[in-house]
This record gives sequence, structure tokens and C-alpha cells, in this order.
Amino acid sequence: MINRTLRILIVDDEKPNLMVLSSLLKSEAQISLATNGQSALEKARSLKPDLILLDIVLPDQNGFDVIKELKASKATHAIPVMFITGLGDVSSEEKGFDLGACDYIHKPFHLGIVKARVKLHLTLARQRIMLEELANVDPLTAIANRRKCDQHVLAQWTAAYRKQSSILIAMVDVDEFKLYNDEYGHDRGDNALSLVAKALSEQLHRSGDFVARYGGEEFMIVIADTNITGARTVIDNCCNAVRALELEHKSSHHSVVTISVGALVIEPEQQLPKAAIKQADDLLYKAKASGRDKVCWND
Ligand SMILES: Nc1nc2c(ncn2[C@@H]2O[C@H](COP(=O)(O)OP(=O)(O)OP(=O)(O)O)[C@@H](O)[C@H]2O)c(=O)[nH]1
Repeated sequence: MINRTLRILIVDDEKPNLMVLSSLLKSEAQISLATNGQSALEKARSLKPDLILLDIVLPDQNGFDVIKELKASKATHAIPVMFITGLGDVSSEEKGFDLGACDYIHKPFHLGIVKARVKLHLTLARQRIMLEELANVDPLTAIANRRKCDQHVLAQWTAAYRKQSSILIAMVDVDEFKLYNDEYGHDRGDNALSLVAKALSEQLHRSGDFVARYGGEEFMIVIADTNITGARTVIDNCCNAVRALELEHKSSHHSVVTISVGALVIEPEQQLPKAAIKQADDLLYKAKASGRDKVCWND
């Protein structure tokens, strides 16, 4: 099950068509409307709909040009586009599919057929979202998994390189977790990992903040556009939040579950992501070696 309402953008310069289609489809998805190509492109970028119903004859640019722009942009290329048009000739229909449309409906349209085809594309959209979640989310902790983390780090690196801004990379590891499993069992261990993931996530409020389960009892935090002062505050808050869970850990020196962290704030032009992650790992090792429940920085 996906936990959000699907969105449809309907683009047509004829108001009666917009009204008929939106009342037909409002029970299936959240509806947004546009009456020309420019507004369709802007709404596609900002609303990220799950399906676009696109007329071809529009006042400013035609639907073929709109779909070309949608398919050329990384932000919108994956949105399915269904033409709904008075251009009934075979060559227009073929052109629509060649440009990447997922469907082509002729006007005057039959309401039942439009609804059935839209429902089919929404089912496919739901399946796509679920697959993406399966591919990117760690099932135990419900935060991003290692695969998503690797993609995120690369994307952030490129963005920060362009903006000449700094990134925080922090490797986080739960302390003496083998002993925790030995003492309390694997199920309690799983539960502790979920609670730690939640505690870390709750300290990350900005849109550029990110946490993933990197593997086992290890997490990675990535914060874009940061400086050392801001980064230190967030990481200290993370350590305090895990300690504040007060998860009993009798075999640990600290008597509750704690984390150790290796962290660095870096400008992407100084290092490649792989080297920065290795450095964070080395710093984490240092934090472990110096008694755990500690953060080691690169300065
Ligand atoms: N319950 C549970 N345990 C896990 C999971 N993934 C990894 N672990 C356990 O985490 C433990 C990690 O042990 P070690 O790598 O020896 O590290 P540690 O005991 O935390 O010791 P330090 O890192 O040195 O503080 C292992 O016992 C793993 O089995 C998981 O998904 N669930």
C-alpha cells in the first residue's frame, strides 16, 4: 500500500473539457488543471503528478512540444503522459507514442473508456511507487537503504560541486551491538535498530538532510549545504537523542544503547565520495577505539 493520494494533471484549453474530466476523475486522484503548455510544464515540475492528461492543440505551444520538454527533463521524464485530443489521424497518434506517451485517446471521448484507461495507468503508477519503495527503503527501519544512500551521496556531491557548498558525511554505528543481541535476543536487537533509526531521523529537519541504514547496525547521515558549526549541532543532537531512548544495555560500559560517529564536513572538489566515506569510516574506528559513545571529526 502506498501512503499518499495519487495526483493527475489535466491540460486542456477548453474549460468544459476540464470540468467534465475533473469531475469524472476526482474520485480516483487529486486533480490539478492547466489551460496552456507553459502552465502545464510549471505544474508538472512543482506538483510531480503521477499522470498527465494532455491535449495537443493548446494556445501557446502544442502538446507534442510539451511532452518533448517533459521527457527531456530529469525532474519530469518519468511522468506518464496520456494524450487526449481531437487529432484523430494515425500519424499524430503514432507521433504521440514515438514521443513517449503512454496512451492516446480521441475526442470526442467516451467517459467510461477515459476512466477505465486512467484507472489502468494509476494502477501502474501505484505499482511503480511500490517497486521504488522496495528498491530504496530498508524494511526493518523504514529509512533509506544502502542503494538509495549511494545514489543520494552522488547526487548531493554533484549539486554541492556546482554550488561550491559543503557536505557533512557521518558514519554512525551502534555501540557493542553484538553484546546487545547476545543479552536481549535478535528481536529486541531489531527493535533497538528501528528506534535508533527513528531517533536519528527526528533530528534531521531540513529538506537537504538525509539518513540511511548503511548496513547491519551502521547508518549514514548526509547533510547538504552545511558548515561545521551546524553539522556539529546536528550530530550532537543525534547522539543525545539515541542516549535519551534509554534502551537498557547491561553489557555496555554506558549501560544504555549509544552510538559512535565518524564525521567530516567537506567541499566536494577536495575529495571523491568514496574517499570521503572511507575517511568517515576511519574516524568512526577512532571513535570506537577511544571508548565509544563519541564523535570523531576530521579537524
Ligand atoms: N538484531 C539485529 N542485529 C544486527 C542486524 N544487523 C547487524 N546486527 C548485529 O550487529 C552486531 C555488530 O557486531 P560488531 O560488528 O561486532 O560490532 P559491535 O558489537 O557493535 O561492537 P562495536 O561496533 O565495536 O561497538 C552483530 O552481532 C550483528 O549480528 C540486524 O538487522 N538486527
